[in-house]
Amino acid sequence: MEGTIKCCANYVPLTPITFLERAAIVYADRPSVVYRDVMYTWKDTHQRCIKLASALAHLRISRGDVVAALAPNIPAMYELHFGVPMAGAVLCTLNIRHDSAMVSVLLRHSEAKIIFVDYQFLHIVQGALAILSKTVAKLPLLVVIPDSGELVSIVGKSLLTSGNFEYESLLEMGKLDFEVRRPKDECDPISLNYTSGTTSSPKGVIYSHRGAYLNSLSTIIVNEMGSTPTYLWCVPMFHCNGWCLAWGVAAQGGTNICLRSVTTKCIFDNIAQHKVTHLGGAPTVLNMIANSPASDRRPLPGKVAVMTGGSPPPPPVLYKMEELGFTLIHAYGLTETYGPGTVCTWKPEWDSLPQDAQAKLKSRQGVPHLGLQEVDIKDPVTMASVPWDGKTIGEVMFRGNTVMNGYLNNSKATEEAFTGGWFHSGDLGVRHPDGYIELKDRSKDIIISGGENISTIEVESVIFSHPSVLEAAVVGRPDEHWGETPCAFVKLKDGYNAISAEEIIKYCRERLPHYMAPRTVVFEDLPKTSTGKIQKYVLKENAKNMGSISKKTANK
Ligand SMILES: Nc1ncnc2c1ncn2[C@@H]1O[C@H](COP(=O)(O)OP(=O)(O)OP(=O)(O)O)[C@@H](O)[C@H]1O
Repeated sequence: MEGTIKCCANYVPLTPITFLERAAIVYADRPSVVYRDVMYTWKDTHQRCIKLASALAHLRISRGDVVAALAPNIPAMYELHFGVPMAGAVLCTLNIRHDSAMVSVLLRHSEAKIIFVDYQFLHIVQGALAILSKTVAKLPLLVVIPDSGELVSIVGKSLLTSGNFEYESLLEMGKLDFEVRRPKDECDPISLNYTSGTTSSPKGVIYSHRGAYLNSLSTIIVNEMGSTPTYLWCVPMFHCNGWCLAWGVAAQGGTNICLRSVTTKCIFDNIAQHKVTHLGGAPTVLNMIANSPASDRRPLPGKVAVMTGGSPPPPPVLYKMEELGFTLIHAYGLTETYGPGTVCTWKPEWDSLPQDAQAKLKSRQGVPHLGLQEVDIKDPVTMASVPWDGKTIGEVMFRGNTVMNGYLNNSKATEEAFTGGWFHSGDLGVRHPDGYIELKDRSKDIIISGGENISTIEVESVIFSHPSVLEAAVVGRPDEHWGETPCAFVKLKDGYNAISAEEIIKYCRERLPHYMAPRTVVFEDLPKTSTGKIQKYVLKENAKNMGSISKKTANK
């Protein structure tokens, strides 16, 4: 159309850096970050991040360089989310449950120039650097983050005199007049997030400034965050940049309550002490809260919105959380979609339904949030959309502005993931007549028994509804006759040890078609990833080692 121009007056690359700059003006004296007896204001946080960016530039960090971090949810981890991009660099947050071998692999793959490490994880990074030194000529520089001023007594003088740094001293080197290196193009990378490694080795997912900006704003809306929320950090910031809220809380001038580790006592104590309005957590965290001892609990000071996602939330857990007074928001996504990509948008007319029906509706994965263009359930071969009948299973696919740039140094995997112009999630689901999607399984986890597909999520949610069950996971056990049969791994609540496998099987057969009910039930602790996902590949291996059931018993 004649008269349209694109120039810097009407087109500026989107970046979450803007959120911090605005917060420093609008919310200058309000608390930004609180951790134990440390409290910063938004003015402080802005200045500290500028100094961090300046110090990184002084250390010759250039645009596009990767800066890694291995730390729990502490103030420095929050500051790195802004300081690193303000230096034009790319933040790569690593999972604190990784061992030295995995950290060395990820440091090599990401080619990180610096690694910031919390003092508690220093031995992991030192081990990783020792491994790396065998194959890499130039090791990343080490910046140690202490929890108190007494760093030297913790890490020893020699470490700090050998070219490494301590976080606060590094900040002191920074200059407040540093010119922030904003992205030249909004698609420039802002962060590098490795996937959880639930189904395969972690892949390096590249986020852009634009995607991070859009997903942060969408996540604020999804969380129903008004101005100046108080956010309790239970979601690891290393996981999808805390579902993009590491940036998002700044946009609303909120207060970040940092936690080194998550226990139910500290969740309830912090909610009461800081009048927390929002928090997030994987279903495992919700399950911990729902089953917490009465001695840990404190009355909620007001409305507390909890966003959950990361794995399927069983309806009984959602139900219990709401009974405790929390307001639940269910989101779904992958590392590749900046964390939350869809949300089970709640409709007021559902408020009058019975509680268990509400929990069932809420356990659906829902519809795209406002930053994402589309989510669909498709046949991965023909790419045709499945009918909206709540029954036909297809693969969940995404497209839009909050889908990753690609996988680092893995163009083959990127091309495969984007086949046909959609991002293929590897998750299987159905679309209900109202347009909401519901996950049935990961394609690698679905059980095929006698030619019938069995959704492990459906079976798990029935087992979960048994009053004695604390956690449950269902996998396929190889079977000579049926191909596979469902095998449940169950952790019972304290005091319910008398429950037998037969009782769980009978309970499922009364509520599910018989072919879906588990044929085997094993009682044990369930192995989990650091993001709270059950490591089904470990359970599958256990089930495989049990051998076929059909040899041993008569067929159904
Ligand atoms: N609300 C949800 N309901 C059900 N499943 C969910 C939900 N949110 C996330 N998930 C599961 O988590 C997956 C995304 O997890 P993430 O990106 O952290 O890494 P991962 O897929 O577990 O690891 P890897 O790709 O390395 O195996 C989704 O594909 C889906 O299977």
